[in-house]
Amino acid sequence: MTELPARRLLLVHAHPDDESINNGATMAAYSAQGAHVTLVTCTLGERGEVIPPGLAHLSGAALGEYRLGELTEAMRALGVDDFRLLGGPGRYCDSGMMGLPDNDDPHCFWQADVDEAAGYLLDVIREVRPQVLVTYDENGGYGHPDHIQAHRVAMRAAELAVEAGVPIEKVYWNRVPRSVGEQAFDRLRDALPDLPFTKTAVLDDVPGVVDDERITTVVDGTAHTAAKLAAMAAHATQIEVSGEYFVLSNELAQPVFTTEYYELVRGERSGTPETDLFAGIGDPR
Ligand SMILES: CC(=O)N[C@H]1[C@@H](O[C@@H]2[C@H](O)[C@H](O)[C@@H](O)[C@H](O)[C@H]2O)O[C@H](CO)[C@@H](O)[C@@H]1O
Ligand SMILES: [Zn+2]
Repeated sequence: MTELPARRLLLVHAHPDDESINNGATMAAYSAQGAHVTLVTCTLGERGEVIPPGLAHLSGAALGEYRLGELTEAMRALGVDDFRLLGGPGRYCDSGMMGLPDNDDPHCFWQADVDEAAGYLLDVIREVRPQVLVTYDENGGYGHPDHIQAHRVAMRAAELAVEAGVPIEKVYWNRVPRSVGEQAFDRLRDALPDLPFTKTAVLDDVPGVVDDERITTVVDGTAHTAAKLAAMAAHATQIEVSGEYFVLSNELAQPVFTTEYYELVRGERSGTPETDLFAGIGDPR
């Protein structure tokens, strides 16, 4: 087996598109620096809405298959070649938005046994031995069942990794500092007349918004803006991009963040703020 690069980052996401929205610039930056970036996606988003009218016929497994193709294209844009589905293709399906009958589908991720799903993730951790793990907060960023479950599975796998002797040194949650979000939405409202969008979301629609004090780490990915925008645009069933703004199928415009923010929740902080997810990690072998 070829030896992996010294620095190894693992990201756990719920659906194809979350990785590009939350961490596209970070993933592109670390890939470009020669770190090994591994993405684990927990479902194929089979219950998503579809934006382009020409693709509106896609649903269920066919939509899932199509979104896997979008994910592949997005990873090409970010320079990431290690991306996997938790438990293998089709193991868990999209659970739908919170409160829908879809949540009761026995095959959906929301119904997964957390320890079993964490075991699948531990298999990846044993193989890759990441020093850094990125996932969502306990609310999944915005309360979607698959996002909440991705958090639970990732955090459980991090616990199991300690017991298995392959501990992950640093665990981060995706965040957006409130002041940065407010300024970005001010710019969006000024730009809206020149965009193909008519309405904006509100800041609290953005996953992971917290008071600035909770931000521990700031990754400046602005050099990778084009890659992040291309990756988001690759998820065309879910995202429409215009300039540095985007809408999901709800047609509510949001800003694209190319400086990406994190809260360190496990491990030693090394800097105020840290500017590198691997800050303070010794010889990474
Ligand atoms: C970004 C994200 O997590 N998207 C999920 C989400 O999709 C949203 C959902 O369809 C909602 O009803 C729309 O208003 C919103 O615009 C969508 O982004 O939930 C989907 C179903 O679980 C999921 O497939 C999609 O990836
Ligand atoms: Zn999602």
